[in-house]
Formats: sequence, C-alpha cells, structure tokens
Amino acid sequence: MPLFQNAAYFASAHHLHELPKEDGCAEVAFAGRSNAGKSSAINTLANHNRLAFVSKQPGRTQLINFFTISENAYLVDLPGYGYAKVPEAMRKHWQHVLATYLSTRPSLRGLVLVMDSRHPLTSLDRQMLDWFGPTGKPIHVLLTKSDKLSRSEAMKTLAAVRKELNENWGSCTAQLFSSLKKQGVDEAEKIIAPWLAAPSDASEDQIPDPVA
Ligand SMILES: Nc1nc2c(ncn2[C@@H]2O[C@H](COP(=O)(O)OP(=O)(O)OP(=O)(O)O)[C@@H](O)[C@H]2O)c(=O)[nH]1
Ligand SMILES: [Mg+2]
Repeated sequence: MPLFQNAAYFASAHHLHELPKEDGCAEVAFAGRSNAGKSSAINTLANHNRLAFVSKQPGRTQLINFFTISENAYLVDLPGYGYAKVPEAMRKHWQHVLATYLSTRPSLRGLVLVMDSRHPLTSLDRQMLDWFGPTGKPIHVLLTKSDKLSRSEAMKTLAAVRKELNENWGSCTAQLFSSLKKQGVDEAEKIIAPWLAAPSDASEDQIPDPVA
C-alpha cells in the first residue's frame, strides 16, 4: 500500500510570499523538464489519479503546488523548465522564484529530479544538478515513462545515467519509474520517506546555548 496514500491538496504559490509557512514542516520537491512526468509521479506515489494536474501539453503546472501527505510533510510539484513556448517574462519569473525557493527553503529536505527516460540528462537537467548539488541536500533521479522503453533499453539507460551521476554528481541516486504501469513506487518511497522523517537541521539550531 503506498506510503503517501493520504495525500491531499494543501496550497499553491505563484510568488515567494505565498509559500506556506514552514513551522517545523518537511517537504520534497519534484523538478524537471516540462512534460517529464512530475505531476503524474506525485499522483502515482499518492495513489490518487487527480491530485496534481496532468496534461499532454507541456508547461501546464504554472504554480508551486503543495500536497500534504501527513502532518507537516509535503510533496511539492514545481512548474517544469525548458518549454520553448513559455513567454520570456514568465520564464524569468519562474527562474527567480524556483531558484530562490530551492536554495533558501530550510524545510526542503531533498529534490526528486524527474527525467523522461527516453531523453535523460538534458543540458537543463545537468545545470540543475550542478546548481542544486552544492546545497548538500540529496537528489534522487526518477527516470519516468520507462514503459515506453523495452526492458533491456530501460536497464541500459539506468546503468548509463547512474554511471554519469556517479562520475559528476557524487551521491545522487536514480531509478526507473512508470506512472502508467505504477512501477517503481516502493523504490521511490524508500528514498523519499526517510528524507521527510529525518529531524531537520533547523531543530539543531534551536538547541539553546549552554548557560555560562
Ligand atoms: N506512458 C507514460 N506517460 C506518462 C508517464 N508519466 C507521465 N506521462 C504522460 O506525460 C504527459 C506529461 O505528464 P505530466 O505529469 O503532466 O508532466 P509534468 O512534468 O508535470 O509537466 P509540466 O507540469 O508541464 O511541467 C501526460 O500526458 C502524462 O500522461 C509514464 O510514466 N508513462
Ligand atoms: Mg506538472
């Protein structure tokens, strides 16, 4: 039974000031190219067909959407990057909002980087890895739509992606995933659930200094 089955819509943000208050919460964000399958992956992990909005047309998620999965724990669906038809002003807006959100949000415990398994590690994905890696937070790559590859193609892709991640971005992990076939759910949960359960660094900061 999926771990995140009690997921429910919580909030959406278009601007930074609209992000939910952190109050000791923990969240995992799903980033990746437009149409890679981020919203579908969240629905699949939550065992819920229509939690996050899915569309054939790229660029459909136009808000940062928070889904609560247990008290104070969220899965966060981000707008995709790399869709050429997005107007320049909107692209700049999201570049700023996403960069700020991903680099400054203490309750963000890790990043799930979603890639279409037929076109993994695009140049924008590499930029995201280069940029987010130094935050020190964990990154897990979901190679989605693996149902579109034969078993041997999928295994070959996974091995090649893992090798490249290992050579360039050290501790990143990767797996195959299919929302259509509901494959890879347990494996993804085993990575993501401990990120959400781990005590936050912020709580360590709150330990009072010993009285002199
Ligand atoms: N065959 C197959 N199709 C998938 C899978 N995951 C997503 N899709 C399809 O891919 C398209 C895009 O899926 P979304 O989940 O909306 O992608 P997204 O990354 O959230 O896209 P944006 O919000 O536009 O950035 C939809 O038509 C989905 O049905 C999968 O595992 N297998
Ligand atoms: Mg989406």
